[in-house]
Amino acid sequence: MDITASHPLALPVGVTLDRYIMHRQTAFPYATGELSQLLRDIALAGKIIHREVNRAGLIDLTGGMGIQNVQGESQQKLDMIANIRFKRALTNGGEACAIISEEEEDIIYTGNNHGKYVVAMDPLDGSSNIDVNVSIGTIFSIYRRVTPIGTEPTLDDFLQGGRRQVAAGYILYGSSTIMVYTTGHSVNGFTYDASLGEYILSHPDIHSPCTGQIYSCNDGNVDGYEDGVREYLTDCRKKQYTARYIGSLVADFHRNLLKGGIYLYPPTRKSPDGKLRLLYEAFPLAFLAEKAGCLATSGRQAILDIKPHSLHQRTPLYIGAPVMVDSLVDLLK
Ligand SMILES: O=P(O)(O)OC[C@H]1O[C@](O)(COP(=O)(O)O)[C@@H](O)[C@@H]1O
Ligand SMILES: [Mg+2]
Ligand SMILES: [Mg+2]
Repeated sequence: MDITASHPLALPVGVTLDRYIMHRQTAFPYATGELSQLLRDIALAGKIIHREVNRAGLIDLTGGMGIQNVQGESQQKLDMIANIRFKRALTNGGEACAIISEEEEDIIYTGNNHGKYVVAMDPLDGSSNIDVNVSIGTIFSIYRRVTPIGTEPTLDDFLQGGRRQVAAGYILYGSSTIMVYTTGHSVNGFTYDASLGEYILSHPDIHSPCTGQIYSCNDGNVDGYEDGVREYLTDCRKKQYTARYIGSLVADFHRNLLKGGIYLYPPTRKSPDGKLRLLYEAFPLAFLAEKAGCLATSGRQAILDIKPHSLHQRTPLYIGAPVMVDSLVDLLK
């Protein structure tokens, strides 16, 4: 049952996330509260990261760890802190039986084998922007496990495919901190009020414009893009669209979601399969995007139709306003 803003069960702007989650649960008579609790655990970890991000410069949390993560990228201190905080919140919460993270090669077992859910996460997205005070985020994706409850979770629990997500979203640590998520119905945004310690419903039932005038890509890679992409970008310039690229996927996605636009991370010479990770960047944002009326594609197929084969596989990503994504896909054909 979809509770859009006009639905009699809809809640007004200003309610807290906790109240909203409880209320939504009543719409599902068979709901037992575990997913609600898991969403609260993620929101809690988000509050802690909000605090760490805000004072990173004061407590020596900027800079690298001098080590590389499984992606071969230098791990930032805040990447590691965020990873630890989310693992701890999900383990203590008890609802997640296993986690995968951008920062760790293998499945993280929480020890809660009675947990019904698994979580895929990018603890801190936009790592290159951490030290320069530019918006960064957290991305999460939740599946109901397919392995029997009580047993040790396996790879199968994570490789179910994007359309099997039961919830997905992100937390954006920007000029304000906002949590945007969906449980497969409407998409809602909750702004964090640190003075109350509460997330407050500020963006109910987000529907993205069907087209826009903003395009987001790393122009420095253009020479390595395939013809169709370069043709599309030339077209955007001819139409005098606005180029906006923060370099944090969550932040670029959030802006385009609200204003209408397209984010492109095509295959490049450096990353022939694209840079972004399917399970904890592309799948969750594609799930959320489709619920808000957007499209997400690899250029060859809808992101949510990609059959995953490994935890950290990458994919090209074109995501945003349907009219803009469709015209790009036409050029890639
Ligand atoms: O510097 P590039 O190549 O443009 O890549 C930027 C992209 O890479 C990312 O930083 C990858 O995510 P992480 O920071 O989580 O590794 C995206 O947030 C961003 O859109
Ligand atoms: Mg990322
Ligand atoms: Mg990251």
